[in-house]
Amino acid sequence: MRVDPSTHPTVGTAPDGTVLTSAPQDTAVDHATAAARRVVDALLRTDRTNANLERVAEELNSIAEHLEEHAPAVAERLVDMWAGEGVTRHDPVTGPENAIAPPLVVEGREDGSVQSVVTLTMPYQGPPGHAHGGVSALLLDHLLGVANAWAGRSGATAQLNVRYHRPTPLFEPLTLTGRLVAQDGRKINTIGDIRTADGTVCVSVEALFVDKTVPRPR
Ligand SMILES: CCCCC/C=C\C/C=C\C/C=C\C/C=C\CCCC(=O)SCCNC(=O)CCNC(=O)[C@H](O)C(C)(C)COP(=O)(O)OP(=O)(O)OC[C@H]1O[C@@H](n2cnc3c(N)ncnc32)[C@H](O)[C@@H]1OP(=O)(O)O
Repeated sequence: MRVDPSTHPTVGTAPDGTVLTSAPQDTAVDHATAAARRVVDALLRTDRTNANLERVAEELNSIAEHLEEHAPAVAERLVDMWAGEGVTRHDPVTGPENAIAPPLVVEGREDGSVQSVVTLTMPYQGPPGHAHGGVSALLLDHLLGVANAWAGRSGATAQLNVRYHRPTPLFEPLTLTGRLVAQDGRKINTIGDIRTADGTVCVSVEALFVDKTVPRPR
């Protein structure tokens, strides 16, 4: 599928540095989600014995009950989520409305690549002080999807080959880069990596995407 340049910015039609993801906005839902993200991080950092966690559990459950009371049926919510221009606000990588997302903000570059700088913290930990390998794969899989869109294509991941070169540190800025490198009919090859600030490659990926339209819920 060709991405429609009138609804999705693509290289050559949009300027260098175009933000391709839904950047966090000054809205109640983005504020609430950022607070939830902060809670997840703080729960991992807080003193296990002195933080009055029974009371914390009660308060958090009361918030969850309030949100559930106001939740429409799943089918209805899915239609709502997928309405509009289609750049997702709810995905687990870039979604400002998803507390699981770091969230990544991805920019398109005029050389055809996309880039995002992120600092990962405790919730994404695998080996001590370092990112979980599955998290790195998740972030790159999604970033490559955005790279395809910037290059004017879209597809589902058919293969994701991940090479872990060295542990990926938490608590310091990481640069994620992706680019579409080849196309053959419906098959799209896209590569990417995660580097530390000094340019050291921690993780690199090569992926095959296959152009296939998944219908939006309606
Ligand atoms: C997802 C896009 C959303 C819409 C985008 C619109 C705008 C974009 C704007 C912003 C977007 C931002 C981000 C997008 C974000 C991220 C991307 C998320 C990616 C995912 O999170 S996505 C979920 C995980 N992903 C799946 O859930 C796939 C499950 N799977 C299938 O749905 C099928 O399996 C499929 C479709 C892969 C293929 O099925 P199919 O029937 O359509 O195609 P078919 O089998 O005919 O293959 C055709 C040719 O590809 C070769 N081929 C196929 N599969 C291969 C493989 N694995 N290895 C090697 N070669 C393979 C064949 O060998 C043949 O090659 P040849 O033509 O040369 O013979």
